[in-house]
Amino acid sequence: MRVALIQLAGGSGDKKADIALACEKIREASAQGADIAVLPEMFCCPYETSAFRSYGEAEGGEAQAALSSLSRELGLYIVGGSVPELEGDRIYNTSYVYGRDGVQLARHRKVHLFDIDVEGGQRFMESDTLSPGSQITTFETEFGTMGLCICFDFRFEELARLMALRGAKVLFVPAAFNMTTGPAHWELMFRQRSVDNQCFTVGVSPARNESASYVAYGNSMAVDPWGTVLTRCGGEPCIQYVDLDLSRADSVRRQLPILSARRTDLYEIKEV
Ligand SMILES: NC(=O)CC(=O)C(=O)O
Repeated sequence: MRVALIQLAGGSGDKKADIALACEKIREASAQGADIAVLPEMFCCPYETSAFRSYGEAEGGEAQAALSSLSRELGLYIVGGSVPELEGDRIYNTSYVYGRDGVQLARHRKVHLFDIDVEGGQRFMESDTLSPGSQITTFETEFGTMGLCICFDFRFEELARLMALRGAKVLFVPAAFNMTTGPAHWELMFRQRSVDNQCFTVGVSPARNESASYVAYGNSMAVDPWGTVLTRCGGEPCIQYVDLDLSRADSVRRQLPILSARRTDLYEIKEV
């Protein structure tokens, strides 16, 4: 299963241009044999709370229509980063996934809103304009079950564990860490979730743009179930390809039985 991590220089302020750029890069990934192309969080919207409504779209909107028709044309899966989704008065940070036939396979609304205020560092309040989702998201492919969450969601280990317990062997995370939290936690978090859940993790960020109001860390990466970093971008726009053999998750789980050795008579994580 070949995955393309598309670290875009998006969020230019021109939504149409950002969508066109994403489509151009997905075509490039398809030509390189990608089965699944993954875009960053808010790939066609500046990552600013004040921008979310004006760049937002309802179900079936412009960005979704473009990705859906491209996945059908190219016959590949697209994990469509995220876009501001408008529903009534509400705005969600939503990731859509399309199958090889262009049909929407999954919709994940970011469950944990990114509200942080780090002394001397990053402040951001998604809850100023966004509403949280309330679903845990997994989806089926011919390769097996996949998990999906967005950026800050991935800091919550229970969510990752629940996706793994549903059978996910790859967790896809469109994301946009920043220059405060990225150097401190990004790699650590992807390796940690991979080791804990003995699965692959794939995080895709926007490229770093020093003149943006929110400077994304970049460093899109894929990690294997042993915690090894398989591929990693820098700060620049780029596409990295990684070939994942999902039987590696079974093999690691057999050799080091973490998931199966849980003492569910003593403790349990379960969906409510
Ligand atoms: N942008 C996010 O949702 C999360 C993030 O940047 C962080 O957790 O750090």
